[in-house]
Amino acid sequence: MALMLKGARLIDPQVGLDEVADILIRDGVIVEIGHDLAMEKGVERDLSGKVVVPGLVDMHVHLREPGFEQKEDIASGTRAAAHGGFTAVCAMPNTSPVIDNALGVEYVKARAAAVGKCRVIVAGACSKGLGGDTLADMGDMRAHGAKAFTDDGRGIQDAGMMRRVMDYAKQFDLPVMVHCQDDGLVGEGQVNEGVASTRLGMLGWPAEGEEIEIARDIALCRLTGCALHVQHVTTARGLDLVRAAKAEGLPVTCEVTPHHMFLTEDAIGPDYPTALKVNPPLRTAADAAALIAGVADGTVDAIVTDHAPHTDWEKDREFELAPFGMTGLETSLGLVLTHLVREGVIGYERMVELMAVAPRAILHEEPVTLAAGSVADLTVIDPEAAWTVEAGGFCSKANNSGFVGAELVGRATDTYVGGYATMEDGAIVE
Ligand SMILES: NC(=O)N[C@@H](CC(=O)O)C(=O)O
Ligand SMILES: [Zn+2]
Ligand SMILES: [Zn+2]
Repeated sequence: MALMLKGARLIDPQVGLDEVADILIRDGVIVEIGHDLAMEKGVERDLSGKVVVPGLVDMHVHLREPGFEQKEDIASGTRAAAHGGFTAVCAMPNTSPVIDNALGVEYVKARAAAVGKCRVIVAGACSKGLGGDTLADMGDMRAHGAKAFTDDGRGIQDAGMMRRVMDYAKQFDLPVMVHCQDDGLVGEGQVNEGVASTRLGMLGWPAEGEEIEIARDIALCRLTGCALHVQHVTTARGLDLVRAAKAEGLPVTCEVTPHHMFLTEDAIGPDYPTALKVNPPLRTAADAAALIAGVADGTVDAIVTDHAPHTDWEKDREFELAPFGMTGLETSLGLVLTHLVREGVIGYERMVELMAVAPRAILHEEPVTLAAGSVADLTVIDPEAAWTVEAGGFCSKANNSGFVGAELVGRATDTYVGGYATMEDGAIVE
């Protein structure tokens, strides 16, 4: 089947492309990019006024299946991903059971193949049951297609254990992705320690609880040579540690989330909004500004959502009892376009690097380029679409977004995975 996408502005820094042109796709592969292309027969779509980029990848997503399908499942989570403009996500292993063996990896792959609306890249756990003490079946999981290892949701407390995880992952040439949290410092911390914890009268989650593990894991990266990816960096000093590690030439990468860039601890008011309870917590305005600066200067490799869906009834509780996490798949691109691209903090090229190129590179996925021969995973963006984030407007099962009510400009309208539309004109293709 042939598909022609006509007249969009095509942007791909990997091939130095930024111009209005047509894309001809056949059998899921881009066969030609050029001007006034014609085809014998097939489907033609007029995309004038739109922007087309290599398909976006969110490398930090909780799809919750198996085990927590009341929050989300692979069908709803991948629909949310497509709706948000993503053609692939990396699924975190903190499900029930934990994805810590080959069977779990195969389960997620099989469900994604059966009901998924985007590609699902599987991350396996580092430790059995996320217990932090016994290695998971890392080699077996790699043999079955796991692309990274992480105990996301928890920090690995023991440095010797972390070293063994990295020694193993290094042998398999896969990255270890770390959720940096020192339990002794963080304990039952609810919000950023400092002004917020004092004002709200809640236990603090100190910046140092994150930074100490970032520093430790960078040291272990130096010791083992294993690729280290620091998940959801939230503090200025944490990002400085990554900056220094990169300057030293260590194989360290990192990610930030829209909520840690565009929300701060100041947003948590006396009504104790549980949607804003996230791990790590929302930090200070200075921290958020440092993350944005890191996005602009290249220190940050990837923007991810850490999409962490929960049910209404789980979140409609006292702040201390509500679970950590907010959704993100359906607001991420709009937030980045509104607050970073339109504001001139970054250009589209950098956005593509952060949301498509780097995530694939870190996970050793084949690059997707706007060039003949590349697989046709594409995201189509309407840069002028003005919209308001509404709780009822999500494909996700969950409503725990911290951005409900936000007025945004720009969103994805269409997504193609292997040349097939997964979303067209804003509606999921069933
Ligand atoms: N980020 C969160 O607040 N929650 C995540 C776990 C995690 O990413 O650490 C979850 O699984 O709910
Ligand atoms: Zn985490
Ligand atoms: Zn997470």
